[in-house]
Amino acid sequence: MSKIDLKSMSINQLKSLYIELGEKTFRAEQTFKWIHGKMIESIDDITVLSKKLRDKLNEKGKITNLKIVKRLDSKLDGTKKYLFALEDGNIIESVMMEYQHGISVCVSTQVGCKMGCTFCASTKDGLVRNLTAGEILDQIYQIQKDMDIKVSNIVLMGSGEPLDNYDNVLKFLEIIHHKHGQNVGYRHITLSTCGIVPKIYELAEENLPITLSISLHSPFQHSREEIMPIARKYSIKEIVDACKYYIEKTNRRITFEYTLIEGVNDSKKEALELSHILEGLLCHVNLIPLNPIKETQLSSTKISYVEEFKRILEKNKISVTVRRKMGGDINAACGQLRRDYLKNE
Ligand SMILES: C[S@@+](CC[C@H](N)C(=O)[O-])C[C@H]1O[C@@H](n2cnc3c(N)ncnc32)[C@H](O)[C@@H]1O
Ligand code: SF4
Repeated sequence: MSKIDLKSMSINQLKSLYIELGEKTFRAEQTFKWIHGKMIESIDDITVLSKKLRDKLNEKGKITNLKIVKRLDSKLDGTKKYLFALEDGNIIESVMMEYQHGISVCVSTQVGCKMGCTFCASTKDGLVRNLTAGEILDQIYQIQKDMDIKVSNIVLMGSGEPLDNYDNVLKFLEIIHHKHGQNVGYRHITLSTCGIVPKIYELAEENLPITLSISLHSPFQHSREEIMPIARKYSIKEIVDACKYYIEKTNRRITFEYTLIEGVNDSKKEALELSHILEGLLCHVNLIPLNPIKETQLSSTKISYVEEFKRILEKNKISVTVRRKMGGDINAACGQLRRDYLKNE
């Protein structure tokens, strides 16, 4: 029988485990503090527990750890890209970025992705599997230990679709926010989705004050369908309605990600229609010049067009910024580093 991963367990789940083992439940909080507060890597390191109890735990459980396979350091701005090996040999990537207001980490939520967006390297080999809560958490723990830093902001914008791995992502959010763990405020966490409408409603019911970010990329149904196959399942209107509900429930401003692709979604017509569909919505738009990938011919919108697109949104009273490019010298697009590594190995 395979062992259970203690890193993926909430305090309540650890309590149930201790009851099952015939032990006192206060051990659950101690165990949680050592795994998520101190970020220890093996059951034997939880020295607050007796040797006998650790042996008993070792029979049932384990602690999942990622291994750093590679780290690329930007000489421009301190951005670091990590390739991690999971225990089953799969490879994932994460990014650490330094900002004035703190350190931000972009984590992956799946190995690959099944959504098939044309411009995204993460999906080119499809979905391999979901990450467990422990594997999402450990991207942050390993980076903190490697760099001797404390992460202040987390974005779920690495490879994978977080709402396609809903339960594990929710468990991740609970644990990373917990006061006995890393205690990261929900307001410092952003979850980005391609727009899985029923899950947006479900997330709204959780009423967590995280920032929800929607990858929109086109205000027109037909052209969105061309670049994001998921659009065939959920229309833009359904997404906007779900966003309205989310705002009503959580009182949080929504972010819309808009990757600008030359000749595809970057004309004045698109900027005007985007302004129209977002009119009156509590939201912010992030414009992201495409980071071209080898697998497609798509290229990035010229910066003067990006500025023009921004001006049109501003004129229509839409709050907007152009996402600053981080780590320009190591800036493989999301999922590209992993693909290149797998090809060369
Ligand atoms: C990799 S996705 C992960 C989260 C989620 N699956 C989503 O689509 O929002 C995070 C963001 O990166 C963007 N992205 C993916 N490939 C890109 C590329 N080549 N250039 C610029 N942005 C890209 C996506 O559109 C999305 O807004
Ligand atoms: S952009 Fe997001 S949803 Fe689309 S393929 Fe990439 S990771 Fe998946």
